[in-house]
Amino acid sequence: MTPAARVQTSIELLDAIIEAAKSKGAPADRILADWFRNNRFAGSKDRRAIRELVFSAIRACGPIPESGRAAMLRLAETDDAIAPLFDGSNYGPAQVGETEAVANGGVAPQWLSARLAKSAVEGQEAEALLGRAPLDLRVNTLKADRATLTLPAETANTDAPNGLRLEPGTQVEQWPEWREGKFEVQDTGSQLACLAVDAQPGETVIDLCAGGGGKTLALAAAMDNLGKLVASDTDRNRLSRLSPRAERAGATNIETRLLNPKREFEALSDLEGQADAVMVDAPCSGTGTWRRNPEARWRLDEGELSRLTALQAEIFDLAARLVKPGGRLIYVTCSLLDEEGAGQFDAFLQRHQDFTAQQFDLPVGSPRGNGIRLTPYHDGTDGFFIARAGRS
Ligand SMILES: C[S@@+](CC[C@H](N)C(=O)[O-])C[C@H]1O[C@@H](n2cnc3c(N)ncnc32)[C@H](O)[C@@H]1O
Repeated sequence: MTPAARVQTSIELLDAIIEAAKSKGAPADRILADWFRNNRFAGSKDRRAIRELVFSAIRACGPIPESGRAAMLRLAETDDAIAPLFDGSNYGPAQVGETEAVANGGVAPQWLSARLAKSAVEGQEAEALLGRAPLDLRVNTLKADRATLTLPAETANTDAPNGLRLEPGTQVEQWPEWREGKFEVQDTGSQLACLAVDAQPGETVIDLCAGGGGKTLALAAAMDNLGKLVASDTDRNRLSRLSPRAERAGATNIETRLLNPKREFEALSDLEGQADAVMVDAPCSGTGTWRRNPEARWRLDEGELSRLTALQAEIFDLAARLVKPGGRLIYVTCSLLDEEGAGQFDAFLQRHQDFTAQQFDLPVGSPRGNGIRLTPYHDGTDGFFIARAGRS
């Protein structure tokens, strides 16, 4: 493909991504993967270039752009190589008209930037939300040891005790060490959230919103496969990904439980007041993960944010019922909005006088309310709020 044809293709893909964001359709990654599958003439260099153009254009536009072309023109304002490619050539984009719309820049839609600023995420902190995420691994201590594991590429230790960092884009899933379960791909922030659980061998631990089990596997390793680890979620698809992952990782103490939305407690009632630790890795707006998922900021609106904060409070209250006296509840969210983090945790403490905030140490992060906040700018991790409460 010519460079101009790559730009035109990226514009058309951006149109599809914008439409999908408006209608809550397929995510950008899936739209790209489908296009690549159906257009085999695009070679690996074309695919890489198109992906780079599309995601750079998404990052360049704060609010949802009016069109893919307007988004690309926005990117052209910061990348001098792009404007000359609007040359009207075969398969390339038409020349730029004098009054053509250029999409707005910024970090996020105005209402969302204002909410972030109220949560002290502005300036460089806000811009870093749209940086490039590194590729972090967690060495699986059930099968390997960070000090002795050798991998096919150069790695650096991260702040997490079992963490390694690699060049983004490294195809680690093709390595034999991945197939043997010696490591998992996991952001340092997620690894540190699991550290806050302080799961011990022999304990009863519940990962209430386990999803595909990224954090469950870290908890199983911390427990050395000893004790009871229950992984639950309302999403059957996500939860079903856990078993093969657990098998590869050699995690043998995990029990999965599928929950019915609004009737979550039914599947967990035998665990009422039984758990040493319950982790709530809450469904959230994901403002801390825009480095990986920049178009998420086009999908969020105030109604969705209210729905999420209400759901977080409900899940929090469910989790409280499962913690035994003397046990602990760990609240984690990959959002940097206080209404989903420090504010949500304070409201929980208000509702549940038998819980009090507990201090815990992490190698990085800054205090936020009664918890700890990790940010891409300050800590080089995805954005997280992590808090812990003990039950009397
Ligand atoms: C942030 S994700 C969890 C990610 C996962 N812990 C990991 O490390 O890969 C939040 C999860 O909460 C789940 N969820 C949503 N509503 C829920 C509910 N009412 N009860 C339990 N889980 C719920 C979602 O399906 C989603 O998998």
